[in-house]
Amino acid sequence: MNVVIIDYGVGNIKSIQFAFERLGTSAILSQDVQTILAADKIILPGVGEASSAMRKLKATQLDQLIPKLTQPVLGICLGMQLMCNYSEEGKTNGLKIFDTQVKRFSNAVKVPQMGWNTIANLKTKLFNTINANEYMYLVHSYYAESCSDAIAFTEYDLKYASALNKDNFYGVQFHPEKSGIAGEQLLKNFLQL
Ligand SMILES: NC(=O)CC[C@H](N)C(=O)O
Repeated sequence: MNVVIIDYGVGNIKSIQFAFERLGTSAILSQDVQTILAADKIILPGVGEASSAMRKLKATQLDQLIPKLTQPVLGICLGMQLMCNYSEEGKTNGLKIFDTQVKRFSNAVKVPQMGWNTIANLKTKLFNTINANEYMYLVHSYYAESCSDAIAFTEYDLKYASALNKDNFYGVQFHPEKSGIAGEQLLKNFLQL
C-alpha cells in the first residue's frame, strides 16, 4: 500500500507516519507530482494558520493538483479546512472540494477547542465499526459549517461538520493519529477504501 503525505511545509507529519507504521504501512512525505499521482492513498495534513498554509500549497502548485486527484484523499484538521470553499481564518479561499465554509467559534466558548469530544457519525465506509458517538481528539478554533457533504457532526458552541466526504475526498476535523483505538480504526478504514 503506497501512502503519500503531501509535503507543503505544514502538518503534524511524524505522528501521522507513526500511526500508519502501527498499522504496518509506511507513509512517505512528498511534494513530487508523479509520486503523488502514483499513490494508492493520500493524506493532506495541516496544522497552523489557513492563509499561510494555502500560500505554501500555491507555491508548489499543489493547489491545482489536489482537486484533480482520483484516489482516496484524507484531509486532517487544517488539511480538511483547506479543502472547503473558504475559511474566515486569514480570509482564505479554499480548494472548493467540500461545499461549505470554515468559520471561527464564538467567544461564548473557550477557543481553541482542545481535547476529546464526541463525533456523531453516519455509518459510512470511513466510520465502519466505529461507535456512532465515538470520542476523538480535536484542537481547533475554526469549524466547517454543517452541509450535505457532512458524514459526522460535533457539538461545541454549535453543531458543526467534524467529518466530510465528497466522492474520493474525505476530511476529518479531529486528529485520528491522536485519537487512540477509534482513530486507528478510522485510518485502517481509510486504507481499505
Ligand atoms: N490545529 C490546527 O492546526 C488548527 C487549524 C485552524 N487554524 C483552526 O484553528 O481551526
